[in-house]
Parts: sequence; C-alpha cells; structure tokens
Amino acid sequence: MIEAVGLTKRYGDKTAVYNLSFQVRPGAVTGFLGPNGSGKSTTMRMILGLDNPTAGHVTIGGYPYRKLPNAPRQVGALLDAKAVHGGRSARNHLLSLAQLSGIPARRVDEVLGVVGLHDVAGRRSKGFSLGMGQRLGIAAALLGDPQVLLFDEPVNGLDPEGILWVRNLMKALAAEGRTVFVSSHLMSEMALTADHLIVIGRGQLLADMSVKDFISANSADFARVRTPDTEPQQREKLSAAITEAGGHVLPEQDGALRVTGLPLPRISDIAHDADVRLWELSPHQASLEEAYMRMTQGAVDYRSTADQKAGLQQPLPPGAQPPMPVPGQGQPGWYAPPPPQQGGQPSAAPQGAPQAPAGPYAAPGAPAANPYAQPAPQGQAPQAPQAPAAPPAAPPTVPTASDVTKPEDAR
Ligand SMILES: Nc1ncnc2c1ncn2[C@@H]1O[C@H](COP(=O)(O)OP(=O)(O)OP(=O)(O)O)[C@@H](O)[C@H]1O
Repeated sequence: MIEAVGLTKRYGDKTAVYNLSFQVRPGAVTGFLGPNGSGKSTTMRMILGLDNPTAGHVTIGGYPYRKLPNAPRQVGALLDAKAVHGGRSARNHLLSLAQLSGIPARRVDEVLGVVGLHDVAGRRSKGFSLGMGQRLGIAAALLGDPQVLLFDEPVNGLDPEGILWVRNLMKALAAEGRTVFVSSHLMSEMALTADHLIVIGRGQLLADMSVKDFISANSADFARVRTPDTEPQQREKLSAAITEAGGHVLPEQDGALRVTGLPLPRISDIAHDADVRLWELSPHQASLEEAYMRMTQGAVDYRSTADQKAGLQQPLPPGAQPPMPVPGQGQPGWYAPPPPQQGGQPSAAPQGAPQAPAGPYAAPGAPAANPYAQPAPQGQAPQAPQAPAAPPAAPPTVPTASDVTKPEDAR
C-alpha cells in the first residue's frame, strides 16, 4: 500500500502539491487524475524518493522509498519513457537495470516478451517510436516482479491495440493483488481501467472514491424527454407543466428536453395529466469525462483561448460577418472539450464496441507463463469498472470548489 500524509511540495514560490493525504490499496487499479500542472508527476516523484517533500511524508508498505529494503524488487515505475540511454539496445538497457538491482538476466527476456518487444530487443532504443518507448518503460517497471507499480501516463503514444493491452495488463496486475497506481488524461480509458480514483487539482485532493461513486457524486442525472416532433405545442405544454411541478427544463439540440429535478415516473405522470404524448422518456448519467470536467473546472490552470489570427486574415468583404465564437468553448474545431453544462458529449467508447485487432506488439509469442501477454479475445466487450477487491475505501474526500480555487497564500 502507498500512503501519503500531508504531502506538500514547494518549488520556490510555487506550491506544486499541498497537504495531500491518500492511500493506494492493493488489489485494485487506482487512477490518478488531475488537470495539467496539478501535481501528479511531482507526487509520483515524491512516492519514489526522487523529490523530497517540503512537508508531510509518503510511504510504501510502511517505509519511505529510500528506506525500503530491496526497493527495485518491491516497486516498479514508469515515469518518463524517454529517460533511457538511446545508444543501448532495448535488451541491454533492461540488462543494465537488472544487474543494478540483482535481478537475474533471464528475467529480461521474459519482460521483453510481456511487452511485445522481443523482435526488436537488439535495436537501439533511440530509433524507437513513442509507443515502443512506452513499452520499454513498462518492461523496466515489471523487471523486478514488484508488488507496487506506478505508471505516469502509460498509454501516451500507444495505438488502440496498445491501449487495450495496457488496460488488460493493469487489471491483471491488480487481480494478482498488486498495488497499481496510474495517471492518465484519457478519461474514457480510466473509466474502463480503474476501480478507484484519486483526483487532484492545483496540488490538492479533490476526490478519493470509486469510479462509480465519483461519477454519481459529480454528475447530475437527467431525463431525456421527447414529444412528437410534428406537434411543437405539446413540447411547450409539457415544459410548462414540468417547470410548474418544480422540474428544470433545458432544450436539447435535437428538439428533446433535458429534465432535472424530477424522477422519471413523476415526469410520466405530469405528461399524462397534461395530455401530452411522449416519444421518449429515458434516464441518463454523465460519463467519467463529464463528471471529471465538472469537478476540475475550477482547478484548471491552462485554458485555450480563441485564435484571433490578428493580422493574418484577409479583410472581410463589405457587409460580411465574422464567425461567432461559442462562449466558453474556445475556437470551434480546437481540442479543448466544452465543459459539461455547455453540452459536452461523453467520449467514452460505447460498451460492447469492437476492439482493435492484435498488432505487431501484442506479444503473441510471449512465454505462456506470462499472464499479461495475452490481449482480450477479439470482439470481447471492454469490461465495466469493477468494485475494488481491496478493503472498503476511505470516506470520500470532496473539498469545496472554493477551497481549491483559493490563491496559494490563502491556503
Ligand atoms: N522542478 C520543478 N521546479 C519548479 N516547478 C516545478 C518543478 N516540477 C514541477 N513544477 C511545477 O509544479 C506544478 C506541478 O507539476 P507536475 O509536473 O507535477 O504536474 P502534472 O499534474 O504531472 O502535470 P501534467 O499533467 O501536465 O503532466 C507545475 O506548475 C509545474 O510547473
């Protein structure tokens, strides 16, 4: 188990991590989420003894990392996949790590097989693609067969098949009772991989709870209601009746109504009493991405702005209007997703979506004894997040948004 207590890190004036307390339990994949610059890597570095906390402490199995007996056999980590000697072959890179940690050389070939790099083991890593580099970093983390694993953005640069492989690897490691702590910005992936979440914003804890609880705590359930498209007056009548009954109605782009504040049976009764026919009445819950955006929107440091392209554009012809920016969404077509209240759409792949076929790094020839080498059977639906096998989680910690958005001086 990893345990942080009051962990704080300051770099000069900058507070990167502030008073962070959490536990990462064995037997579950714990996702570590937070906006850019929120302190995830700093926290991981402190867990691994690469940075000293300014205050507080963090232990693995009760020991600070530097005092852990035989640390490389107990803890494996992928922090920065580029931190390798590019002139060395993948095999030699792993051999040198194995030698430093007293790990037998034959283990190198095992992990090369697990990550699917067997065929390129003799190639210098400086010629590796981003995804191959990630696989090499994961191999290094697995080298000591450790009980505790930390991965900072492990799917960065991986193709869809590689992402699926990492997902199955994390789950398999956790199912063996290991402690798996993984940071990611890919919410749809975290929804499929993690059992538990630790979310930070501006270095402070925002949430420590199961994925399921996180989504229900941070998303407003709503009902979608549609009346016959051909009779707009029915829609108006229903809107008025729902509002009068204390519900909140928002029009959706396709003509449906998004209703909050009333249970589905009540909406049905209201429609019946108002003599309005319904074409749709369905319950909805936000995705992890929507819930995450809702929770962290007050703690985002870096937001995109519309690109005005001042001086770069041709003058508009007389009478022509410039395109209208969408409030709060930056430039249409750019990559900043809209916050949920402005119609953000879940990006999670639908359950049951077909999986990408196995690719060249799927490690089909890896030793059969390795439980991680086999990708899921093709066409198998991604699994829903499972309840943690670990002991009951600590009570959810959700500071108010104002706590998080306070200037550092006020903390
Ligand atoms: N060595 C350092 N010196 C000064 N400031 C630092 C240092 N390392 C991190 N920081 C600052 O601390 C804050 C947290 O950085 P960190 O890299 O931990 O965030 P992160 O959550 O991992 O970000 P990202 O998601 O973008 O990787 C940032 O504002 C960063 O600029």
